[in-house]
Amino acid sequence: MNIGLTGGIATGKSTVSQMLVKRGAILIDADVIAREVMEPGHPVLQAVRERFGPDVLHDDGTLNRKRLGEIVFSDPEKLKTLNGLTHPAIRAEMRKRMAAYEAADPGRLVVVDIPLLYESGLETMFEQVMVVYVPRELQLKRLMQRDELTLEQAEARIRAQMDIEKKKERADILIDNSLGMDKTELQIAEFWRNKVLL
Ligand SMILES: CC(C)(COP(=O)(O)OP(=O)(O)OC[C@H]1O[C@@H](n2cnc3c(N)ncnc32)[C@H](O)[C@@H]1O)[C@@H](O)C(=O)NCCC(=O)NCCS
Ligand SMILES: Nc1ncnc2c1ncn2[C@@H]1O[C@H](COP(=O)(O)OP(=O)(O)OP(=O)(O)O)[C@@H](O)[C@H]1O
Repeated sequence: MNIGLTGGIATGKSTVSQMLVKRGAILIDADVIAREVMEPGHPVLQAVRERFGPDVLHDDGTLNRKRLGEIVFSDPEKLKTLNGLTHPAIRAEMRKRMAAYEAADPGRLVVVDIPLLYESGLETMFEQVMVVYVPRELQLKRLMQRDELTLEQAEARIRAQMDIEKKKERADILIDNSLGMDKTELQIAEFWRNKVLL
């Protein structure tokens, strides 16, 4: 049994995924895999260095995430290039882990957290897609606060993704995370009660 979990940047995917894990789901997080393929020695990091230049690495050979983020989130063409280098490896690893977990314990819910699920057309990989939604203004506020970004930087990151309202329309399961955590917890509890019907 599996679901894809998505939303916009800072709408609360990690918050919701932790609530599901607490109830017994297994989590695969695309952001974590994205970090793994950017570790020194991985061919993806090598390709990123070749394409974007040695300036995107620190002296010790690790990725300078801040610098690369500044480059790609202010230039859609460069972001596309980066996605072309990273996404195939991230997707392959995700598929591998999903298959392994589902084979090991078919009754257990596997949750795959992918910020760019709809942008990458990955809906068909999942039985259902859960969208964690907050209105854009609140998304902007939470993003600026959490990552200490300026208004301009935060808006650029939000613009790099599909409009959250569009994701809301496409959702099979919608979680509104705009109120307190307790209200979100109630929605997750209800989903968990009904999930046998998936
Ligand atoms: C550009 C990088 C180095 C910036 O690192 P930084 O530490 O500032 O951000 P972090 O990785 O924590 O991502 C934070 C959020 O940004 C958004 N985001 C990240 N990459 C992308 C992207 N390619 N397109 C749109 N949004 C993105 C996601 O919502 C993500 O949850 C990093 O995001 C990266 O390596 N991105 C490419 C890999 C990728 O596409 N990851 C997205 C998940 S598959
Ligand atoms: N219901 C809520 N009420 C208030 N703050 C919240 C709520 N849910 C999440 N937050 C806060 O909003 C911020 C974004 O949440 P979270 O990190 O879970 O988002 P995310 O979608 O996983 O982000 P990313 O796309 O960057 O991975 C965090 O600082 C979190 O503590």
